[in-house]
Amino acid sequence: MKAGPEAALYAHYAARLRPPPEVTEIPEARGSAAEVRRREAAGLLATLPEDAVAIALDLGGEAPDSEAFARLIARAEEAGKQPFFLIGGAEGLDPSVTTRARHVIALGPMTWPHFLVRGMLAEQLYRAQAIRAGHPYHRAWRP
Ligand SMILES: C[S@@+](CC[C@H](N)C(=O)[O-])C[C@H]1O[C@@H](n2cnc3c(N)ncnc32)[C@H](O)[C@@H]1O
Repeated sequence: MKAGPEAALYAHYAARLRPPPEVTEIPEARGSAAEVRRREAAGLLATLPEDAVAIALDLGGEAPDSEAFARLIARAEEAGKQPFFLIGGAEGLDPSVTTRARHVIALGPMTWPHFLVRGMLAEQLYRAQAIRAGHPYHRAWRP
């Protein structure tokens, strides 16, 4: 990701996460949309350890609220696993990625650019951390 507002957004929240997140970027593939998805999927899946808890970010996924997202992360970590989040490129994620993922999550029904999704995900991870710590960053008040 080039320096710019999206990188700054991600860095702002990533700096607050414990343990600090690691990012692996897959080179943008070329070809038809389906080829791009397949090639990028091969790159994404190759980054995953065999027993990884993979969580795909995809418009076709479920949209948990922040508390449910925090519980999902907590379950993975309590099982001794750091979750791996998979974000697609401009053509989206190949079905082989969403099939491999243990959870497929949508950040609502609107389509966002993947660089923004990285920052939005980091914010939700920080919120999940705050929820689990009882930190007032997350001001839950709705019944
Ligand atoms: C520009 S979007 C790809 C759009 C593609 N046409 C599709 O339908 O997936 C790039 C990536 O950002 C992520 N993304 C974008 N909007 C999202 C949303 N509302 N919820 C979850 N992930 C999203 C997904 O990982 C997606 O593959």
